[in-house]
Amino acid sequence: MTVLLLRNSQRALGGFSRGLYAEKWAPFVKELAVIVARERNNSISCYPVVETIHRDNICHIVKAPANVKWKIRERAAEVACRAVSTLEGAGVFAVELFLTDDGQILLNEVAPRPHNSGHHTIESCYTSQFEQHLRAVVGLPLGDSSLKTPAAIMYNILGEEEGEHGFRLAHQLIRRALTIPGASVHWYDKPEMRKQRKMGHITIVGKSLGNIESGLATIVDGKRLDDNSAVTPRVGIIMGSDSDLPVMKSAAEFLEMFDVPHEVRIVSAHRTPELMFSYASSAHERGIQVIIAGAGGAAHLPGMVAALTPLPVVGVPVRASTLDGIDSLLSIVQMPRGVPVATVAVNNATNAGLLAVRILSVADDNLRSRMSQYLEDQKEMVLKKGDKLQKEGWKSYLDS
Ligand SMILES: Nc1cncn1[C@@H]1O[C@H](COP(=O)(O)O)[C@@H](O)[C@H]1O
Repeated sequence: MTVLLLRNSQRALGGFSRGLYAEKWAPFVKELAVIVARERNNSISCYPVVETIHRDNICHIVKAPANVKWKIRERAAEVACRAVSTLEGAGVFAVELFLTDDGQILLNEVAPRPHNSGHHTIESCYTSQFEQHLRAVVGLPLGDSSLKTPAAIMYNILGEEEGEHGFRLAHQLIRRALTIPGASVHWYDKPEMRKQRKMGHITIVGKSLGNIESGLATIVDGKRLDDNSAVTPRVGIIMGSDSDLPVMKSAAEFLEMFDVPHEVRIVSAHRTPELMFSYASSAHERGIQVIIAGAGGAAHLPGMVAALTPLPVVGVPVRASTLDGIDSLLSIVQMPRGVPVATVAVNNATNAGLLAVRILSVADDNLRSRMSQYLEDQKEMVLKKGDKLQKEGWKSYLDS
């Protein structure tokens, strides 16, 4: 009966050949979007998959990259590219997608133009969606569409109130945005302020989404950013007990020497397993880039943390009161394949700090050159000592 009705109404409307389409409610858990650029010769370049968050059906926040599993990102990019390749025309296309509970990607809409979900690319990508659009349309080679910053958030400035009062509120927001590192304000200079109207946008770029989100909260909630909260720790030093601190402090001292922001916490795999779970699984979202974990005895902390985080973990075997630290060393170093822990010597938290600096320096020129300087200084110090020993002889060297 239903089928018959549908068929009749389809016929009455002129049939599918006229371009009819049917819609149904999609039970999505997140909305994703992808800007896809297409050259005149049909080759395609895909921007990173972003998450779009809507308020009253208006795009409010865009997070780049989308905080979803890698497989989901791959699937979303593939659906977006396939959708655009079935269309004609050169330029950028915005593909809006739904992510369902069971990990399916559904195609929602394709807009054949630069789009609000791609505004972040002005600051966050090597080629903005606007430049890419022009390149594609006039037949120039496409630019690099990848992110040049680890993460970005775009926040639409929507009219809160009509008229003057609305302008004042928007300007207060902009004022706060100007105090946030990595934030850029785009004001569209529209003559009239209306509720829910897009009046401009703010893009914040930074080291991680978690890091940027705290900046955004400051802009939106109006809380002042104090100096302590402005510095996001890059290294997390954790240890099973405060009795490990006299050993673990060396890691903190060396990070301090290299001006690497870090935090120090007590987290025990056995005494506070829930805390260990939440610390390890959320560390990367807070902007932590390396974890140094020290423990003694049945030292399961570094290994368990490595199992819960994609970040590099450096393990420090702490010498406990018995067995001379061999127990800690073996507990940390003998990890199963697939879950690595970079284990340093027993009680050698200094090397853990230095290794963390070296890991960070891969993408940080300044740190790398400071590390080279440290090696030079170390060499000079040893050579000086060698000279002194040779000049003075070992007996007076020991006495001095
Ligand atoms: N393995 C382990 C799990 N929770 C704490 N520890 C370790 O137990 C040792 C002794 O801890 P405490 O001094 O608190 O008894 C410390 O080295 C600490 O890392």
